[in-house]
Amino acid sequence: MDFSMVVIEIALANLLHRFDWSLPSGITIEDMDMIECAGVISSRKQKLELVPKATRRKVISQKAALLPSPPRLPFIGNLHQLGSILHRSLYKLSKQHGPLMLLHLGTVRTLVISCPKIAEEVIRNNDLVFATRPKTKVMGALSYNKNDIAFAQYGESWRQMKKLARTHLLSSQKVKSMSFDRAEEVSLLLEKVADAASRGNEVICLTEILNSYVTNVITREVLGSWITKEKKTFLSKLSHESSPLFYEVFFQDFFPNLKWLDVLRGSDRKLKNYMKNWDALFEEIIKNHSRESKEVNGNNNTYFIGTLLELQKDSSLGFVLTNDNIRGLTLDMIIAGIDTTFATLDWCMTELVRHPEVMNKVKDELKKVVHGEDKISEELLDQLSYLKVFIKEVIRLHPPSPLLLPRESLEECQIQGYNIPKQNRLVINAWAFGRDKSYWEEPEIIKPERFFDCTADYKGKDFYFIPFGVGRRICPGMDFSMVVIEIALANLLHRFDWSLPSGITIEDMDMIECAGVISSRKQKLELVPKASKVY
Ligand code: HEM
Repeated sequence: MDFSMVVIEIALANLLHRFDWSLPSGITIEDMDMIECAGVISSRKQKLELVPKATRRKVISQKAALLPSPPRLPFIGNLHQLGSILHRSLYKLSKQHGPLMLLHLGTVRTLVISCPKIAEEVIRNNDLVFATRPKTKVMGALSYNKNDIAFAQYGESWRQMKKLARTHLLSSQKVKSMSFDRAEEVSLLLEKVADAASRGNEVICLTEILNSYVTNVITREVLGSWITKEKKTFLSKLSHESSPLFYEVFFQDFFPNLKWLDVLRGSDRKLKNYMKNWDALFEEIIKNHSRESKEVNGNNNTYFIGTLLELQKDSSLGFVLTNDNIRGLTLDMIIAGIDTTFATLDWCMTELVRHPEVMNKVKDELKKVVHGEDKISEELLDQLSYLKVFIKEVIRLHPPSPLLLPRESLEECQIQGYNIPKQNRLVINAWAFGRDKSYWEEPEIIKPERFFDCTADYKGKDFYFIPFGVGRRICPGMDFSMVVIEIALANLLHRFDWSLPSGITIEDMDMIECAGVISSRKQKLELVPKASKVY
């Protein structure tokens, strides 16, 4: 009933809004036969022939009505113009409609920014106005009902959680304190590769090995070392499933009247089952953690979950840290941490293989810094300036979260002189910024040296380079992910020479991304490692 009413209402409203209607000349109302067809469905027998004439529309003086926007269809708006790789289709649309563009996604007004200058204006003048996240079905579930950081709406709880994460979980001191765990995981990674290298000319799926390294490091730092291999595999699978989940169409988000279709199509059930898996996992994690704290060393608070459970008992915290806060924060660290960090490492190794001259420069730098050690420690990372600019160059061209995370206006505001109403979504295409010719010379080319000539950093001050976001909502996990990436890359390049399997050339490497909020490379990276001479 509701569905058919919406279909009828939206069609009628638009047909009458856009056109004036009259009968063909010579035909009068009396000529209209009102008899029905025979059959169970009683439609009118005589076909309706009419003459449409475009209605003269009122010129609206407010600039808001003139925001550039691609033509849209009734009911679905611009939804049909979005391809599976969203940042690419938005980039293409922006080339036709401009760097500030309004899309209608069903009933949802969405502003898309594709140039750094406008992003700077928004963040400098209206960061607070756009500090909230939209209340979508998936974000609501993942946030444990607004109890996390990444998906929660702006407010006191979000502020407390973000401050807590910055001070207790992701501070540089905390990141440093976990170097031992990372060193162990890097050793395991190197052993795996060395094993294959010792067999000579063996092709390995580096994508899978990197994925398992990042999953192991992050789950270990977040949950502790008790977590079994099977649990890690399950956790990694759940984490990967979260990215395409954002692309699952929930009618409720775009057509609130059609919420019931989510139940009918099974999307509601799918999301509930997905969250049930996390719930069960968290129950076990918390149980195991308390047991391990008692049994092993009584001091298991280094890991995030331990720190959070300790803070929960701390009366001086100034607020109550609920179980849902702990679940929400832990889930954030896992799903915001694993896929982004893994995607970056995978892109880095891919670009190194595509650019042997860059790979040689990284290796040369390593030779200068390392003196006979067969493993690189974190203390040496500060001396690897070329490796660092290379990673920057890779995240410029392949930002793992190309559209950042969506935001929404808390109140009316103005952007570029246009009036933007409350509850207007905002999407920032950081992927487009990294390709903007006004900021980057030959943007499609990998040239790490460009970062020696400019001071651009990803900490949120340079709007043309914001792979970690900007403003209040900037990623708090930057330092954490960078050290995980740098230490793995430095060691993989120090210990091994890398080549493509025989018969495969650089031209065979497909650089297209997977669909989803995290943009990892779709094709798996298969390489042949060979032990290199250690200097
Ligand atoms: C290469 C790795 C990473 C990249 C490129 C990345 C990128 C991003 C981006 C683009 C955002 C959204 C910012 C915005 O809306 O303006 C974000 C948010 C966030 N990231 Fe990361 N991230 C990475 C690693 C991590 C790690 C390792 C963690 C934690 C362990 C983490 C935790 C978070 C959290 C909690 C938020 C939500 C912040 C908020 O809404 O206030 N990220 N990240």
